[in-house]
Amino acid sequence: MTQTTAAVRATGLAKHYGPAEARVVALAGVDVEFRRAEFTAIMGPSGSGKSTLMHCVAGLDRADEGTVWIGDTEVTGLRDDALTGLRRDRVGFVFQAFNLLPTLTALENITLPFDLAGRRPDHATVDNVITALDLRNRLHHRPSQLSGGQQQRVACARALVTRPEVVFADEPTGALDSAASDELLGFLRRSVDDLGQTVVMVTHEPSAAAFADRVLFLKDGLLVDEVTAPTAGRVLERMKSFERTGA
Ligand SMILES: Nc1ncnc2c1ncn2[C@@H]1O[C@H](COP(=O)(O)OP(=O)(O)OP(=O)(O)O)[C@@H](O)[C@H]1O
Repeated sequence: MTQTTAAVRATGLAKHYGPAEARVVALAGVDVEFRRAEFTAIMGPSGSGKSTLMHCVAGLDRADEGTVWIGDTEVTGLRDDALTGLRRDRVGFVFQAFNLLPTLTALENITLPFDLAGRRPDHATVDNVITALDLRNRLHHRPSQLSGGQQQRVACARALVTRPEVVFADEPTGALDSAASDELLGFLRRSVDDLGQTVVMVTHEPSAAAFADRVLFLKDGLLVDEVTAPTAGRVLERMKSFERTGA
């Protein structure tokens, strides 16, 4: 079976941790679709399964049950070597902790995905991303010589230079001040609007979720709600309503 409408799709995703007598349900049967050229935020209380969901759909972790598709590829059917190739070639990642290689310059970090794949960098795309992220005068600095916001912009550039089918961002602004957060989120927003990038982001911040097109809410390993065209105020209200009702 093939499917082409969604950038990423998952059905019946379930994942548990621990032994049977002390089983933790991280995902309890999630059906989800991330549409192309859309910016989706995933929110929910601590422990609700956000990171597990992202890791399972991105091919960083394996679910116990369910099926994941990235484009026409069934990720859940791939062997480890094919999964490594898919993560390298078709998916971009941005993590809270930046995860840059300390001995490489900013430019070397940005072009690392091409080195890993044994491919020549696509200079036009690299150049456009460097300009868009305002990194031109920092290219020969090492991560330790960059601010947190600059390091995260380098990580974002690295995630985008291969023009991946989807960028997964796990709390990308968790370590940034509000000005640097807004800059980074504004860039992710423009990558969706101007380049047709698909972005999926886990966040705790209503103000960050407001940059997305759609916010999905997880609770106890299940998707329980959705807000489209979010504002920080509406997202906050919705979060409070879960707390009030225990929904
Ligand atoms: N490696 C693991 N071993 C055991 N339990 C785990 C493991 N990873 C996650 N869990 C449990 O699975 C559940 C979901 O965790 P997950 O990290 O996906 O939640 P989250 O919503 O991302 O939380 P947070 O917002 O605190 O990062 C939690 O109860 C967590 O304790």
